[in-house]
Amino acid sequence: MGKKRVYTLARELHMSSKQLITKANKKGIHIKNHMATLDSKQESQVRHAVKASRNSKPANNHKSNNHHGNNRNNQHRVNNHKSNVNKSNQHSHNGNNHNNNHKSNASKFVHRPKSYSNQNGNNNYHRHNNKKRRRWNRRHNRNNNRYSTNQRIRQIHKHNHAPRRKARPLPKTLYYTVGMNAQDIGKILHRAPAEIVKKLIDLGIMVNQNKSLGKDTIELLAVAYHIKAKEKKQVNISDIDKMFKKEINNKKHLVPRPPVITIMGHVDHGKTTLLDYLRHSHVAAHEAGGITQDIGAYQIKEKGKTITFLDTPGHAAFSAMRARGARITDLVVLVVAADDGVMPQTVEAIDHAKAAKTPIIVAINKIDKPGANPKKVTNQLTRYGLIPEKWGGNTIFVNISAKLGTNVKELLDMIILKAEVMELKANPKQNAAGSVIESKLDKGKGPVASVLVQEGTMHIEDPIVVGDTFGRVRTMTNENGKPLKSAGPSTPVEITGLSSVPEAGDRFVVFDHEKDARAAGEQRAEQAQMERRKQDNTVTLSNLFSTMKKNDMKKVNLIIKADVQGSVEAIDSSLKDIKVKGVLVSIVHSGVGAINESDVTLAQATNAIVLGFNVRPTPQAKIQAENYKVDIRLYDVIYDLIDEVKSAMKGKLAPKYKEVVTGDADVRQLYKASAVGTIAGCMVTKGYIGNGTRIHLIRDNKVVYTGKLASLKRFKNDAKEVKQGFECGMTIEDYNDIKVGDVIEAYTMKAIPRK
Ligand SMILES: Nc1nc2c(ncn2[C@@H]2O[C@H](COP(=O)(O)OP(=O)(O)OP(=O)(O)O)[C@@H](O)[C@H]2O)c(=O)[nH]1
Repeated sequence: MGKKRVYTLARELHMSSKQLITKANKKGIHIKNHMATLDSKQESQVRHAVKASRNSKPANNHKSNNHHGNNRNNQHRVNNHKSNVNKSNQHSHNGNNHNNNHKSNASKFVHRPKSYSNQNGNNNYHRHNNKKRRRWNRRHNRNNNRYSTNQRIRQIHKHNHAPRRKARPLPKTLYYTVGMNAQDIGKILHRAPAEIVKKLIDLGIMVNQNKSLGKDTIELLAVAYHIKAKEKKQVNISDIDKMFKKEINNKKHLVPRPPVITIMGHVDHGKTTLLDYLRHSHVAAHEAGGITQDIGAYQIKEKGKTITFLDTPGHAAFSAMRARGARITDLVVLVVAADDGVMPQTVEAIDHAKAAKTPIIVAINKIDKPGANPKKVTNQLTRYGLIPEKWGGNTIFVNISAKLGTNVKELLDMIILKAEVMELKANPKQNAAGSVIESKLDKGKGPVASVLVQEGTMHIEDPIVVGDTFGRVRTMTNENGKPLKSAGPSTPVEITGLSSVPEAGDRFVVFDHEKDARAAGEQRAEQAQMERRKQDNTVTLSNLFSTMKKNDMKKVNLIIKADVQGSVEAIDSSLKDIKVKGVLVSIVHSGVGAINESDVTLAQATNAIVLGFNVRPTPQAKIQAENYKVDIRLYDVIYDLIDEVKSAMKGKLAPKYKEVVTGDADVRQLYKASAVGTIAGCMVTKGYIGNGTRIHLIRDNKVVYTGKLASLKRFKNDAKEVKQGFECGMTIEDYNDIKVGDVIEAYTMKAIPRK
């Protein structure tokens, strides 16, 4: 007891241990280091010494510390800040203060230099110190000290509750356009965008200030503000198709444009070789497996005229474009190998081109081959309505060898001639509009789209809406990867800068302002989502009659696929024989083989129903048909097929199916068997239960499960049927959670003919 460490005492006295030791040593009290202990006598001696030194005149201190006029004491500790402050003031008096630590120490403490008037009556000194104090205050932002804490609290309170500037009154009606965002609406309502956002969030609509708002949202907002809402009458910027038509129909400044050609035909008939020859490059040699991989688009020059070629990987892509309303091809060059003749995909190509009302030029290829028989091929093609001019028809036929280049020039001449007859024109001076040929997500570049400019001229930095997405044209390159600044009508280019990947066949339109492009893009994305949900526009056999009536349909489009050509022909002619007043049956495409994706896209493009006889859709076609709600009907009796189509056209729709209950059984006991799961011991209380029947499991008058019986047994034997009043054991397929007291209701599906 009574012993104290040096550093503890130093702290109590607000000084460093070193200072304390120096002072003590001066008074003859020997202290070794700051860890030394002092007894009570030593402690009181040290305290005395320190007190005495503090009571001595400042001049003394001054002297002791600052005789050299060069105090570089950077070591001030937190504990001795008081003496530091004093010291610094004293030093500054000396006009030579280098105490850099002062600032940091002072900022940690609230002590301010005190007035020295009590120490020195000198006016100058006083004024100097006041100046110093003001500087201190300024530097340390301590002017608040002029106020007491209470004063400051009152000030804050006053500030918070200061009467706000009165908000400007709301307009009586909110005149809006769809696609406005919270900022736009805030301006109209004289409210901060943040307030609008908050209001929307309160309404359960999560948005930010920049998000374009739909009609419903804006009207809801108006209701929340107790004001009316009225949509401003103006062109709906989201309606790309309308804009596209407007641009297309813009007849001002029309100038001739290059024709856009699609090369179509059966696999290996020489599409790529022809294109390759035209470009004098070697695309075919580089292609993986020799099969065309991408939709390429290329331009070539012949006799000073430009021709744009699209090389499609298949007819499905062509129809997919058409399905989205894109009419990008002016002419189809149908390549048919002279040694192979008309093949299924040749027919498919003809049907796709016809459905798109695109003229066809036939190129009979590989005439250099030994087995080539162009005449035979021409003959075959006449069956599909392609009759050469010299035989009295109006289709241009050219016999070529893509490999050797034989007659390729003639083919080009014919293309140019046909294009001239078609008077293809466009206005390069308007905003660009066109279609997507191909698109992908590139790791480095982001969404990339190959587009065909059909109208106007596209420029770098153009704000653009493509399908359901939007962006700014960041980069633009031609088919050889050369950067372009602008691209006129019929020019294929690859662009980047879109916010997401569009689809082949999507249309694009350039806008004047990015804001409008964004609003239109966002709105179209919303619309697309809604449409995907609805999908009620497609014709099915069951809605055929009502759709025909509703849309005043004069034609029923059908696609027929069958196992053998004989069946195709039989179905084809029988269907054409159906006579329903004012309605025509149109077979868009018929062929042998499974229902494939190409059939589904063609059906989608032409709003056709697919009829399959003894064939099934491929898994991909099935998925696609489900996605696009294309109606695929499968038959194994020709008569049924014809009859159903006839009935549907006459409004005698396909029968509806109805559940017919055959019997009920009460679950009385349960047995668990590891092999089969839960066996329900039942009593048939009504009707009969058939083996493998469809059932509803009913608990408390609610259907808890719908499925099928997995087994039905009487004692240990399988039963075909168990009648009312008999006991039986049942298991349900994929279901074990049966409970005593449940009712198993057996039913069948019965066709109910429609009236
Ligand atoms: N002898 C001869 N061979 C040709 C001619 N045109 C194409 N070929 C050959 O036929 C094969 C198929 O040609 P491609 O150009 O790849 O056929 P494609 O129609 O583009 O085929 P896909 O891309 O698979 O649809 C290649 O081996 C070509 O060399 C021709 O005029 N004469």
